[in-house]
Amino acid sequence: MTEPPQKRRKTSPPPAPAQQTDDEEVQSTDFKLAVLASLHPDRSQDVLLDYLLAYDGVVGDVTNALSSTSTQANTGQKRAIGYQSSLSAFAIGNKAASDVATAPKSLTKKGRTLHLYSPDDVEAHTPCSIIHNFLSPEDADVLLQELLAEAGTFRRDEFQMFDRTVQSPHTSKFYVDTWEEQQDQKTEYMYNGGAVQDVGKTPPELLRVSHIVRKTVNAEIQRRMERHVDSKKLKFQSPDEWKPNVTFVNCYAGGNESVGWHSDHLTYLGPRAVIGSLSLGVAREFRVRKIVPQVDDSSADEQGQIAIHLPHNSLLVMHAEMQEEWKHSIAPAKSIDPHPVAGNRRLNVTYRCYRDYLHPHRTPRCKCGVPAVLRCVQKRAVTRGRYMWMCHAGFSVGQKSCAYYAWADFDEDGRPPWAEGYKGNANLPAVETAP
Ligand SMILES: O=C(O)CCC(=O)C(=O)O
Ligand SMILES: [Fe+2]
Repeated sequence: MTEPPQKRRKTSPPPAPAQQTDDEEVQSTDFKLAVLASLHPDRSQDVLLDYLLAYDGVVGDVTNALSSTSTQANTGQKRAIGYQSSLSAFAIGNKAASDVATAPKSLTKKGRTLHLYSPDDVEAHTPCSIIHNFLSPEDADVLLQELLAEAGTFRRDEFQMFDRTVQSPHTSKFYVDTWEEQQDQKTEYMYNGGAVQDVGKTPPELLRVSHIVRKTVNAEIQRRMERHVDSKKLKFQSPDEWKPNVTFVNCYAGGNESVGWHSDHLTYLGPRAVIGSLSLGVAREFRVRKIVPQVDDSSADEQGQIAIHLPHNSLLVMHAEMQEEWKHSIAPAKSIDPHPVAGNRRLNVTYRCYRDYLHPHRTPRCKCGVPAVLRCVQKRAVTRGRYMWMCHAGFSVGQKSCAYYAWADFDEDGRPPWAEGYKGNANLPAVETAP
């Protein structure tokens, strides 16, 4: 890591009192989710939860709304096996791929996977950028060796899917840079409702490389911003320098290991987060798909999948557009090319920047007394893009949710009211109702 996170201000005011739901909801969110899951087995838990919040917890209204939209198309589950194609196959008529790149919206197709290999195509068609041959070959090998030695101790995460406890289909480990941060992670920070006990101290190469990643990611953020209207950052995106201070390392041992569709948790990263993701060892496909609020015939193609090829020693930057509006996954691979050093394994390092003002001592707590999780409404058109704090327990093993939620207040730079320099709420309600 480049430098320790800033010291937390102990004098900051507590978070504003949060809106709470009534007891009826407290007792029954899990039950309602289970009912909805049985009525709409093709919908993911995230989607059901978004809808449940949007319709004030009224199961009947949710099920009517879900039944009136097409089903399988917007779930990401039970997808038809993707028709595989290269970028040029998406060109219309005799047009070359380079002509089509000026109209990226028309490129994805429902039920197909668009495969991207070149940095220019990734830049044009996804919220990511990629740098091939990021480290020198020697440095990449040294880091790979270091991580392979660590990977033997990696564990599978456990999470709750309704009434089942599911193990993640790959192993991982979490690293911070100092002993103090290790203690803090073990006692204060919550992931899926519990503290992580297996927190490592960042090993030397991983730390050294984070300095290089920091420089590159900041340059990429600036470059990417030039694509925006008036070359401005996004609303809620932090204007501060991106300083990686925590690292998640994933190991995929063989083509069967994967990670399912998800957006990364924003609780400690804040809105419009940027993540640097380094790939080492076996090349795999990183899939992304846009979250389309209401899927109808005219918008169905927008949510087609895109596969970004991630070779050994490539740095993928997930930009500020990514987590709120797209989902990503590592799909199982039918076959892989073994890597001379890693064999059948792919190591992935995500460098992330935790914000001191989102330390769990400072964020709202739910009625269970546990730091709330930060979520962004992704599906419901009328409140899409709005942030809320909610009870962690809906995402945790064997825990009952208290159904707490409160709209999150952030200024235009993504700072909450208790952060230094807060400029006033820019996350204003679109409607005066529940999410
Ligand atoms: O392995 C990868 O490239 C992605 C990992 C990922 O999405 C995550 O750790 O959140
Ligand atoms: Fe992720």
